[in-house]
Amino acid sequence: MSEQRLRIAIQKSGRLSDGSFELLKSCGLTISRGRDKLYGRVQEMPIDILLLRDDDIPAFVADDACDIGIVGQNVFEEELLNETHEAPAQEVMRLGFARCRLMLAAPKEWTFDGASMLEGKRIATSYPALTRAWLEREGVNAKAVMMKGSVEVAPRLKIADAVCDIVSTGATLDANGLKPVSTVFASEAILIRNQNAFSPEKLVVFESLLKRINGVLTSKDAKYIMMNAPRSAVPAITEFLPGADAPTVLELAGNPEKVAIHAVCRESVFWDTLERLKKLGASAILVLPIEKMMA
Ligand SMILES: Nc1ncnc2c1ncn2[C@@H]1O[C@H](COP(=O)(O)OP(=O)(O)OP(=O)(O)O)[C@@H](O)[C@H]1O
Ligand SMILES: O=P(O)(O)OC[C@H]1O[C@H](OP(=O)(O)OP(=O)(O)O)[C@H](O)[C@@H]1O
Ligand SMILES: [Mg+2]
Repeated sequence: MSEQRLRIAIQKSGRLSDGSFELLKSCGLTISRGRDKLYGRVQEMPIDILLLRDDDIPAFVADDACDIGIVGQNVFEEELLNETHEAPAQEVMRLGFARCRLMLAAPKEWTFDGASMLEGKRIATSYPALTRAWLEREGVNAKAVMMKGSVEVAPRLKIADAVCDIVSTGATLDANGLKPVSTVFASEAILIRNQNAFSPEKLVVFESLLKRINGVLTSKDAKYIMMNAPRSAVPAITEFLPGADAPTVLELAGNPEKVAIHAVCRESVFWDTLERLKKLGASAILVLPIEKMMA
């Protein structure tokens, strides 16, 4: 690995890895993986990829072993609360995938009527610092018991009374006879960076990558929408279009009373959006995906 190449830490395999690879791919990067599968090289830009366990990513970035990384906010905040680094990594931006919640969950048979029910109880978790911070905020005296995995089985094994674990659909909790009772921390994937200034060569690559990531994120829900409408309907349609800047309005050939309206909508366009546009007088409505966007 060269000192001049930007080093990115991403999860080797797990809930973050598909989203991380997809994001880099959408930024136009092709990653060729080394034979050991722990290292990848980007062909289009001077970027190296390190494939790690997600828990190691904040420390690798803080220690300058990598310049930037993609990790869950939950893991990042836990590391910050543990204060293991004098100069920890910094959050750069949210990436909009791997959305989940760190939740307090209790056996289904409990009638949960507030955090005070946890007084004196044992709570199994892989996130003891976030759990303790929440207990402190709630003014509850309970013990966070560290477990690295299979946290949901702890109450059944009588290792703990309740758990504080990652929830997405809630299926894992349900399968283990537990129910979510309170959200401790809402999380999604984030981009983090080392605190030190990058070399001029790395800075160019980093800034170019950030622009591309921003472009990918803004174009994700964006659509290009085209329709015809009576000229008199333009103000109402313009006001209604979701997340659109001023649209382009073009007169239709041979019909000065009718126009074509073209606009970029930055928010989702649903079927009921189209139905509403029709009611406002629009016809021949086309909604097209946007592949790339840069301000
Ligand atoms: N069910 C889920 N839905 C969405 N995001 C999730 C889900 N579970 C976890 N995540 C997010 O993805 C991150 C990685 O989760 P994963 O289960 O792959 O971790 P892990 O088993 O600790 O992986 P590793 O082997 O890299 O240590 C979590 O820290 C969280 O931010
Ligand atoms: O609410 P749900 O949709 O059920 O998702 C929550 C589960 O997902 C994650 O585990 P994962 O399935 O990634 O396996 P792991 O325990 O091996 O990390 C997390 O640790 C929870 O156990
Ligand atoms: Mg992990």
